[in-house]
Amino acid sequence: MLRSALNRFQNKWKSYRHRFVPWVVLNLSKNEKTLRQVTERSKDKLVPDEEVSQSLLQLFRVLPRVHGADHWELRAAQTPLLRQETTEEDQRGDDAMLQSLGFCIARKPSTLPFAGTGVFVTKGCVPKGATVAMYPGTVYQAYDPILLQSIRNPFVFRCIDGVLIDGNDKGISKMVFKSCSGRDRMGPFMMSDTSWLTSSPQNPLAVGQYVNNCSNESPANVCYQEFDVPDRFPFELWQYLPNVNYSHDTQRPLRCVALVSLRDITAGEELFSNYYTIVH
Ligand SMILES: C[S@@+](CC[C@H](N)C(=O)[O-])C[C@H]1O[C@@H](n2cnc3c(N)ncnc32)[C@H](O)[C@@H]1O
Repeated sequence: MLRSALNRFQNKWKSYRHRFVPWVVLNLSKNEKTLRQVTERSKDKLVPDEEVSQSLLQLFRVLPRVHGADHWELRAAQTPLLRQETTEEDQRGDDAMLQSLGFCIARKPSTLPFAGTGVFVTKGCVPKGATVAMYPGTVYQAYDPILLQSIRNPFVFRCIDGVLIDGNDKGISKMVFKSCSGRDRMGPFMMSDTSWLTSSPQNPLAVGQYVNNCSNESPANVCYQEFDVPDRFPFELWQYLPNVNYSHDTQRPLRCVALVSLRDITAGEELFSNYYTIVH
């Protein structure tokens, strides 16, 4: 009897894909109602990839153009007086998001006790099935070495197929992202956006790494959806993608992760995801 109970537990455990490693041990009271259930090949995406792609294109086409991410980082590091201008640029990013997607999101202290920063809808309304945010960071294939960067790092996101995305905007993770992004530059063209590492991301969706886990009182209103950037994605808009491959010679398309709304979400609400997914 003990054996069959153990077997049952083992099977259930194997079907969980934890998104963030520390939560496997520390938070076993998952909100079952909003657990995402997928097949290994992730065929049952909440929305088709094409819709995610279209939303990103809609936003990227109206984002204010800047000359390289270095410019953006310089702005973010400026003195408070000069930061006034950055605020105006932030405002333009907000306007672009509101105009193209119909809502704005921003980071603010979470409504949950001891949960640090969270992400909120600050203006407009998010309809069900919309791309609400992106999970930025360095993309590691299952065979890439990530040990050093993952130690005590709560921002390492695990995709369904074992690909990892390090969305930490500090320390060694930040250095790795900047170095990979500089490496993959095509002449004057950036192939990724490093401004998510600052407090004023050029692509305002790139704050998904700050979305907190749901609780029984606050069920998930967004879920993660893997999105591989298609070859036909316009070359000049890659500069807004907040992801870069760790390995220069990765043969697969660039992996991004979108956060997609599970229901309509109104201004003032905090975004919550479920840090677990069941894979059948
Ligand atoms: C991916 S980060 C999310 C951003 C984080 N809130 C921050 O300010 O850095 C994951 C970490 O957020 C915290 N967190 C997420 N959901 C939480 C919750 N429901 N309650 C308490 N802490 C939470 C935990 O410390 C977790 O390791």
